[in-house]
Amino acid sequence: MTPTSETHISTQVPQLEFFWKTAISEGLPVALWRLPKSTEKQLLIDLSGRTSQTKIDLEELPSGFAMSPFIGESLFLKGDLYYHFDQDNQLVENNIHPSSEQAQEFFRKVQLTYDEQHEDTPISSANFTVNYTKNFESPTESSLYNEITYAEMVSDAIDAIQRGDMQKVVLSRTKQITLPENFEVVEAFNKLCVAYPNAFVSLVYLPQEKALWLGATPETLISMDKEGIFRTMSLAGTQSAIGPNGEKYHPAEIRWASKEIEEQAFVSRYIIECFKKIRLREYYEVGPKTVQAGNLMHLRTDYSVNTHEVNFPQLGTVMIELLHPTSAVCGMPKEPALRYIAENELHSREYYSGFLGPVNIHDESHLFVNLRTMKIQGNQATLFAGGGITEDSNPVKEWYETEMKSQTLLRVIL
Ligand SMILES: C=C(O[C@@H]1C=C(C(=O)O)C=C[C@H]1O)C(=O)O
Repeated sequence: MTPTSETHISTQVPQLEFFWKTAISEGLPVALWRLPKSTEKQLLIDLSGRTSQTKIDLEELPSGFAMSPFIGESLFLKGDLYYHFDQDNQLVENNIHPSSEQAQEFFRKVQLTYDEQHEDTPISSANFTVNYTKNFESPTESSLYNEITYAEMVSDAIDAIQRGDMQKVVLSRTKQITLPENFEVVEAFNKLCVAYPNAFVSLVYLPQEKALWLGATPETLISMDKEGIFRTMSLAGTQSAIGPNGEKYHPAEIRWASKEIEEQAFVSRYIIECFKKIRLREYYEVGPKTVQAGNLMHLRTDYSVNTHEVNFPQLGTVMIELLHPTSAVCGMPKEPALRYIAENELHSREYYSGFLGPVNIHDESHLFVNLRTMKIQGNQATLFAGGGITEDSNPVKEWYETEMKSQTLLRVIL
């Protein structure tokens, strides 16, 4: 299918960035993503101009994109317009309502954007950023955390664990940076797609919040494919994938200490507890094995269920409710860990460690934990990173772990 045959607008095929820029300049909510191990880039636009809050019910919702905070109601971007692009950013498919009037009108606007740029009257990127930069007040604090204050926070958490308040808590921090003048967000997205073929790479624009969220996460919360296979994973434990002299390690070379093995086992146990709550016994479990996520290595166990075999088509929806937030981003047991996070972190997590991803697109839903992520407002970016704290954590090492996690994005996009 080509856009030309569907829309009869032009023989030229505009590229991804023109669709993106047109939607942004119209002030519309947009989600752009690339699934792990795929080359397709998918773009979805909600023409209502607003995102609505809703429960992520895979049985009920139309095609769209879910964006859920760590705590609170999920947002849902309706897939009024949907396009997919190849790895060279060329339009391949325009297939939810390709012939609707709105789709045709939007395509004409994209064409205009494209033509203007190609008539030597380039529309500068500043024009496109105006919608999400205006009315934005720059954050005043330069940095909420440093090595010393974060290490103290971790020490306090270790004390709380030793007192028996909980077994594990995931603490996180922010890192504030000013983006370079020539920073282009779609280019950054494209770079992340190339650098991290196994990650879920996403870029979401929320006009109500005048914010963009850009990320490359290694962690699936739940996925339901068109064959009815449900998947989730237990991901935890972190080490650098790069040696002291810049050499790249192979996953098979990595050795894990008992601290990381235990930390990841908490997450696996948590997932199995969720299965038990719904009396689901027929699940497949593979792992734990070492997996690479860009500059890092993690321990991962994969779980899958054939929902046809167990006659449980709503498993995806039920598991979103049960799993989120998992022990990989919150802690064990969940309630005291949640309380500890609320009382001790100095920032609001917002969408970091929430979940996001496409819902009911081509009969599939893929939701990921929002990690290795940053919020962009104007020329300010806030990176979010955390790590699981157990009795055996080393406070200074935990700080470096959050630095390495921030580098997953920074080393590629800057
Ligand atoms: C919390 C994050 O990552 C999670 C925590 C990990 C850990 O504690 O080792 C590893 C992978 C993720 O499940 C993050 O990236 O911010």
